[in-house]
Amino acid sequence: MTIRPEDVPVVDREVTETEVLANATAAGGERDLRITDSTLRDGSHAMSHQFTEEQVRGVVSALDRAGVQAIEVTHGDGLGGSSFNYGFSLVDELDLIRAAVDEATQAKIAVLMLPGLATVRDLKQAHAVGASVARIATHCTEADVSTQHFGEARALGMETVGFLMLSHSTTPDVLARNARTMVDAGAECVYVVDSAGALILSDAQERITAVVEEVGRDGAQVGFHGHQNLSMGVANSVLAYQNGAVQIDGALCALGAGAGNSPTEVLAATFERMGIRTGIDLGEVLSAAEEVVRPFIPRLPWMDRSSITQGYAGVYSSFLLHAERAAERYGVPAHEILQKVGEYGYVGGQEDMIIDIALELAQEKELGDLAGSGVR
Ligand SMILES: CC[C@H](O)CC(=O)C(=O)O
Ligand SMILES: [Mn+2]
Repeated sequence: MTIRPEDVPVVDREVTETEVLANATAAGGERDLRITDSTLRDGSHAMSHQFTEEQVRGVVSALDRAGVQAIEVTHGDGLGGSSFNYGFSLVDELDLIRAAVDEATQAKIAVLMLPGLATVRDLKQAHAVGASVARIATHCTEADVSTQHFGEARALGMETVGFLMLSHSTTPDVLARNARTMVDAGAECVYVVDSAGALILSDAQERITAVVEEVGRDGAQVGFHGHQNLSMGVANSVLAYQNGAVQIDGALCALGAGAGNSPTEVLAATFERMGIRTGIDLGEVLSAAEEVVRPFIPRLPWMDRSSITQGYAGVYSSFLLHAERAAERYGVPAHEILQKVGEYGYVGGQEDMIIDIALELAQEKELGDLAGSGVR
């Protein structure tokens, strides 16, 4: 069955002043909001970076047909992420980006980069094969490391988006200051990124409001990227929009790190129900999720003990599979590792510390077992 926009009853509600402002700044004009799909980037974490070129072509073609206007394709940890520490990609990401560009007829292909992990050279190579949106990510209090990269991306003529990761871990004020740094460096949009899926409603709302107030008056856009660890991705995305965000991320079937991302198809349905235009054909995006992505997912992202712990303890979602592997190897529970990661406050790039924690827990267990057996 194909659901057409005209078949869906629109809920009658008053449009707020913020929404009117947001709509005025939304790129494009015929929609109120741009959804960027990150199945082929954040989903890479959940796929242990094993995307094939055929899968990338299938997903891009389906999203493009559905009217999704920005599609992110990169290793889960961004350009240059394929490595011993983060996990090797099955297929070179430049080949995947090239394939995505080849399939897209209207959608822009976006890439993510973390300065330090990737270099300007990586960005230039991605641009050379057709990527046109540079999403530059830093820890939420360290935006200053991205200034050169925004300049280089603008010089290449790319659209620029800043990504303030682990946004729950700082105050709205500090977040706004870091957004300001990114905009001054050349970011056209700054995202509040709930990497841990730890923001609960008003937490997301306050951060979006602070960033909109800081950078909105310069005409910069604000975005929101949610994770489902506490099941708040979609609700936070709605609140983000209502408070001025005009770019929202999702992933088909929630395919992403931790309990996954806000599902693109649920975002599309929800915003359409609210009468907010995303330019996405609901029937097509539902098919993309159900018929294209679902069949190749080895394990659907889900809110289980480990991923809920990530949301609860404020842990980077992409640590999930690293923690599960360490748990298996050292015989300790993954959720206990993640709880400790939260206590120690590790950030992206500190994946190797997961092993340290697993060893610490294994040692504690061994000492406990010895004490239990009466051996001193
Ligand atoms: C390693 C980058 C990270 O996965 C970016 C992201 O999607 C997030 O912080 O949520
Ligand atoms: Mn993410």
